[in-house]
Amino acid sequence: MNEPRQPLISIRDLRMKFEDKYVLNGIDLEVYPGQIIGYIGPNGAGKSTTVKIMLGLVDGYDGEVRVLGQSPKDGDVEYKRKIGYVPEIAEMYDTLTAREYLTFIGELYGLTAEDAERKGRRLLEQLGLGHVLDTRIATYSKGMKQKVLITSSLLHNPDILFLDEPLSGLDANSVMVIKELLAILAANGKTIFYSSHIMEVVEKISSRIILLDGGRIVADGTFEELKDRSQEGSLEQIFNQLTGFNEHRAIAEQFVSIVQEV
Ligand SMILES: Nc1ncnc2c1ncn2[C@@H]1O[C@H](COP(=O)(O)OP(=O)(O)OP(=O)(O)O)[C@@H](O)[C@H]1O
Repeated sequence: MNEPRQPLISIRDLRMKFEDKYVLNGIDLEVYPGQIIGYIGPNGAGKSTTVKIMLGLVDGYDGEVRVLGQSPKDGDVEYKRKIGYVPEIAEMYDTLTAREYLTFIGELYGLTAEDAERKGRRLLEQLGLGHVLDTRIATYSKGMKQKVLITSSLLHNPDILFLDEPLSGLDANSVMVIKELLAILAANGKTIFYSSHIMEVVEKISSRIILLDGGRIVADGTFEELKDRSQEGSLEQIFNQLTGFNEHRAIAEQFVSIVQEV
């Protein structure tokens, strides 16, 4: 592949342990502008930990991490203004209305209140939420909250977008809009780091798929490359093969038989 020379994200021998147990066991990774990285792996593989380290939300790691040329260890770093983040479980200020919330988040990212309010309103109108701008977020459905979160992560036009299970709760039409907008953002040079368990979506949107297992990268390539290497047809099958999992039927049968014991 003809990559530009400067990676936006560069990780060397990243290790992280919690209570003497290594969760990340030597991650090496370079990410380039315009890539949509599908970051996948079994529960507990260390995906969120990697992302939180890059965002400067988790410290105490060994190895080198650089995002837009800066290290999260350097403290209050400029790169944080150039990244957006949609967390898997968000603490939203849901006593606020969407208009108030987006204005607040926009201001945190350095926009004026007027610009944040106007941009947030116009973006939410695009996602069909114009009629609930002044309703408290606490009353929103899960999908509506998710649209507000996605919008808030993009208000400041970030260069890198980190998304953790961003489509949860969204209806089929909204999923199509978000998938398209991620593709357009990437085509415009934005970099997207996308973590999800929905393999069909990861397979379709990612320009590069990284599979983490046991705190290590066990596969890294385009979907086509992973397919050729593993001789499997779908990303779900590749995932099962590379993580050595073929017991779904046995586990399901065992589970049901326990359920039916009474
Ligand atoms: N603050 C913490 N303290 C102790 N252990 C932690 C902490 N954060 C994460 N872990 C552990 O690190 C491991 C990796 O967690 P992480 O959340 O990164 O996994 P993940 O790949 O994102 O999983 P999932 O797919 O379930 O979201 C898990 O065993 C988790 O229990």
